[in-house]
Amino acid sequence: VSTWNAVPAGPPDAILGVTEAFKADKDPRKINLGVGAYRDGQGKPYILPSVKKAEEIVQASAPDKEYLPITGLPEFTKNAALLAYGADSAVIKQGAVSITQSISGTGALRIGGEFLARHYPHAKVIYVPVPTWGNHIPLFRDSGLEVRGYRYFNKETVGLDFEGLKADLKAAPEHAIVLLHACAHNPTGIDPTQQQWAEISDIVKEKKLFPFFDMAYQGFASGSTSKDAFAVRHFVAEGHQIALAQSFAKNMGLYGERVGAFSLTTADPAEKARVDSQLKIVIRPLYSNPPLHGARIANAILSNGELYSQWESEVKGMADRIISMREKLYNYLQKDLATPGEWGHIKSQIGMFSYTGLTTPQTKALAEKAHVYMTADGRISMAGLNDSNIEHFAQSVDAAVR
Ligand SMILES: Cc1[nH+]cc(COP(=O)(O)O)c(/C=N/[C@@H](CC(=O)O)C(=O)O)c1O
Repeated sequence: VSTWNAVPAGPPDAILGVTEAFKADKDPRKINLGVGAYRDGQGKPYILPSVKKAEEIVQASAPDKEYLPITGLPEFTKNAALLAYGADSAVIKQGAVSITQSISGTGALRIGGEFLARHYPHAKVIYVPVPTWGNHIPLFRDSGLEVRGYRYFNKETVGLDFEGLKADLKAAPEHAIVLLHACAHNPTGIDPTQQQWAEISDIVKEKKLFPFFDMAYQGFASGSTSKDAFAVRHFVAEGHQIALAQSFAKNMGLYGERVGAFSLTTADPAEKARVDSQLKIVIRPLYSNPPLHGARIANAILSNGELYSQWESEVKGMADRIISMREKLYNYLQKDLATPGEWGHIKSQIGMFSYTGLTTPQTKALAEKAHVYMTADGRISMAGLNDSNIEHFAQSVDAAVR
């Protein structure tokens, strides 16, 4: 009998499985609103012009193919830390940020999970928002952490359940780890206001919780990299020690190049050096050292003033196109079609996604009847909409909810 005959068929990934179903559909009207990957106004993947320029700069330098250090391209990680924490951040000035390149945001989160499971000096429990990015749960569980939830989404108001969030964080055991989406919450698209972040910071301090930020969309939410980093920078300025996972998949369009970084703020350079050494001990047996190309592209942008500001304007361009799609979809549903229900959240939400409130059966019907694909929780990637498919989408939603 085969060695593997007991292996059961596992379920398709809740997000990446939608793309497979979309690809299998042959209807020309099909629309993929599943995976959070930016598409331009013609529905095509978008390589940022600043990224193309950066790639030319990298190629012109005739780079070698040698191994990177275990923690990756040093100039890249230095510049990634600057982008997240800001040049005037105390931890940057003290040289106390321990940072490593990672296999994009997922890899950063996993290195963080593994590191916390080994070295966090309190109970290995992490609280994630309900709902959160689906992959967070198996990722932290497989790292060896116990995963719990804190209230985040209020179905009635289709908004933030701030009272529930505060109550759950206050009820969490002291020193619990808490995962925070720095901006563009996935899947709800609902972010705390700056005032609410300040209140969350106070509770985290009062309960001695350990904040682990997932910043997968810096610049992509509001169009401003500094605005989107508010929560991270506020917490550090308030004296919290944090863990931070960064992704350059969306804001630089480097999806398949797998560019990210994981960092921990430490007490001082000596402690940073010890933490660096333990990050290397986590990474070496995992994948030894990270890929060259994407980090070189990202660093070519982050280290060149002109290219950096061109990149920032392109990120703003992506954010603005998504915001215009939000306006258009809202107007179709609320005004043209008078679709039953409240649709203001389509406009008030931020970042890649809109949490529509469509039920799982409705999402299934939309896939089967209208060839519109989205995740079963009713999340749509706004980037998948454009002027040539938005009317078909709005009419399909209208039909599905009537
Ligand atoms: C919040 C969040 N964190 C991390 C990631 C990981 O991205 P990476 O490509 O590893 O840098 C993603 C990706 N989210 C989209 C794609 C995916 O599911 O992999 C999504 O939610 O569609 C997130 O939405």
